[in-house]
Amino acid sequence: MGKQPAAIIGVGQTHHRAKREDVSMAGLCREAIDRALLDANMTLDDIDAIVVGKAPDLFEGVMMPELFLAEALGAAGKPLLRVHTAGSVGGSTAIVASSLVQAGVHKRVLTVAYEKQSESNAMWALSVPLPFNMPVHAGAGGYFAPHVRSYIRRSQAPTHVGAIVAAKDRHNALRNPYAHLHNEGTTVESVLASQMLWDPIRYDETCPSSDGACALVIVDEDTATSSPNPAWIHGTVMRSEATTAAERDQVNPQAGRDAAAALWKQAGITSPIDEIDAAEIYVPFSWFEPMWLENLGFAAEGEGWKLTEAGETAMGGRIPVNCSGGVLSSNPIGASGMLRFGEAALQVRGAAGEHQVDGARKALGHAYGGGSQFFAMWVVGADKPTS
Ligand SMILES: CC(=O)SCCNC(=O)CCNC(=O)[C@H](O)C(C)(C)COP(=O)(O)OP(=O)(O)OC[C@H]1O[C@@H](n2cnc3c(N)ncnc32)[C@H](O)[C@@H]1OP(=O)(O)O
Repeated sequence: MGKQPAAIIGVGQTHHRAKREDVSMAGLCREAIDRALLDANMTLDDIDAIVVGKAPDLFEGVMMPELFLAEALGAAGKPLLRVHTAGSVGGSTAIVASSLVQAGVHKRVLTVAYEKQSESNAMWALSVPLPFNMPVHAGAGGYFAPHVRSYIRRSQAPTHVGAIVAAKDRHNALRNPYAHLHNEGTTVESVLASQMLWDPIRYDETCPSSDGACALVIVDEDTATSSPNPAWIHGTVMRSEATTAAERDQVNPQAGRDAAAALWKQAGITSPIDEIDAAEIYVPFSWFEPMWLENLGFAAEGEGWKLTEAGETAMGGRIPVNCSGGVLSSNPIGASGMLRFGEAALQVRGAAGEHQVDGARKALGHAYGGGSQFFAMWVVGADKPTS
């Protein structure tokens, strides 16, 4: 038996900030959950199961937080499942939740992902000393900077392309009331003038460290059909690869390419750039936009930066990317993948507010994590898939 149809009928997120000192971890999750349930016109009593995700426990120093969070998540008396795939976890958590509906196990699943990074220091938590390596990298920026340098060398991209992405995403975030950064007047010039952190990644080309959460209500066909504007799931894919294998291409990882090819096939898409109306792609450092455009097949290898430079990834372009402001404007790591998935759902439901792409019918949500070793992605659509 194939997968049963499933759809997202509720999307909720918190206001993201550097420090959400006004709420506990449980309160942060409930803020997102309550908004998602309100959107779905449901209460916790209507929910059959809860799937929670967050990035590594060492980010907050709370081991197995699902134990103490169970009651606040509304899971008492219900199945509760935790997912972990590093930074991609928000995406894979949503996919596990949707799988429970598509497999016919549950009809109404609530999924939530969060990170309260202010409770610890994620940058140093990510500065993991590796055996037989010089201890030269600080944080994810230090880890990914050599991959960005490699991309620039391989693609011959002009060095201002990263600044174009940053200025665009910070501009988009001004239209998203939930975004962490609302920096007026960010321009390509101001980004290029900002401090170099991890060469070639500048301060303004870096995501912030955020507190935040996202929640989705995913339901079966009957429940979705009686909802006013469901976002139907057209395809879901996860792929992994080894972290440190010598043959890895970390600029254009095989797992990401394989996942994208499988996703487009599942969703019946033959030309992603022509058929996807809005893309929410996990871009924590600006150069990952052109890198992932290639990895996902929106552009040929070495050509992704040309789409960015030509303005095709801006609102109104051929493939608007991160109209919400993206990870560059809010990065509660564990929640960031689910935010991408949820924002894609909002676009096809016509519910993205001021950052809505006019007439969006199909959208991509994408997440990656670990050392670019975990990928999770989905395509959602305004119409129920035909097969
Ligand atoms: C798969 C992945 O997700 S990989 C990415 C993982 N995440 C990261 O690596 C996080 C990268 N970012 C950082 O490490 C930090 O935000 C830094 C180094 C850029 C800045 O550090 P700090 O200045 O100590 O930031 P801190 O969190 O204390 O925030 C201080 C202020 O700067 C702002 N801020 C933080 N980062 C940025 C940024 N990149 N651009 C603009 N403003 C920023 C905050 O909003 C805060 O403003 P507020 O006081 O008005 O609330």
